[in-house]
Amino acid sequence: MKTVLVSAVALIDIDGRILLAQRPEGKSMAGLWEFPGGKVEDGETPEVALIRELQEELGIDTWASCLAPLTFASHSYHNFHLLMPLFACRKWEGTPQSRENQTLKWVKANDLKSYPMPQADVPLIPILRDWL
Ligand SMILES: Nc1nc2c([nH]c(=O)n2[C@@H]2O[C@H](COP(=O)(O)OP(=O)(O)OP(=O)(O)O)[C@@H](O)[C@H]2O)c(=O)[nH]1
Repeated sequence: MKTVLVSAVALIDIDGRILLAQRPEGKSMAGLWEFPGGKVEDGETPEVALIRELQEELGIDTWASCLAPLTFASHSYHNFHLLMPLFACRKWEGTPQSRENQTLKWVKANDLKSYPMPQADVPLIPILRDWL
């Protein structure tokens, strides 16, 4: 099975809330809430991929120095194995806006469990909650 490297981030605002993005209709896992990010392309580091995805998806700028490694997901879906580093980021420029048809929501750590997420993300929630 192919291992796919996806880079993701918990953007944390001044009130300690985390930004979730809802996958749009028509995509795999539609309706589920996920961390912003995406596939790491050839020649990219996870940090570079994330900085690019944040610009494309949300229109914000951040820097590798603002991305702190937090944890990772390693999960087998039926058609690929996902390896997903999760960074934490508290500093960026601009205001996140949905540019790719996703609904965005700032969620308190204790409320994360109310948002259905992809299977790979489920073990990350308590880690994030304990860390915040
Ligand atoms: N960005 C992100 N992707 C996640 C998370 N959890 C998780 O399983 N994924 C999976 O990782 C892959 C990320 O791919 P992507 O964002 O670059 O592209 P995509 O959704 O258009 O890809 P796809 O249509 O091939 O699934 C998807 O299969 C997505 O479902 C998450 O928290 N954030």
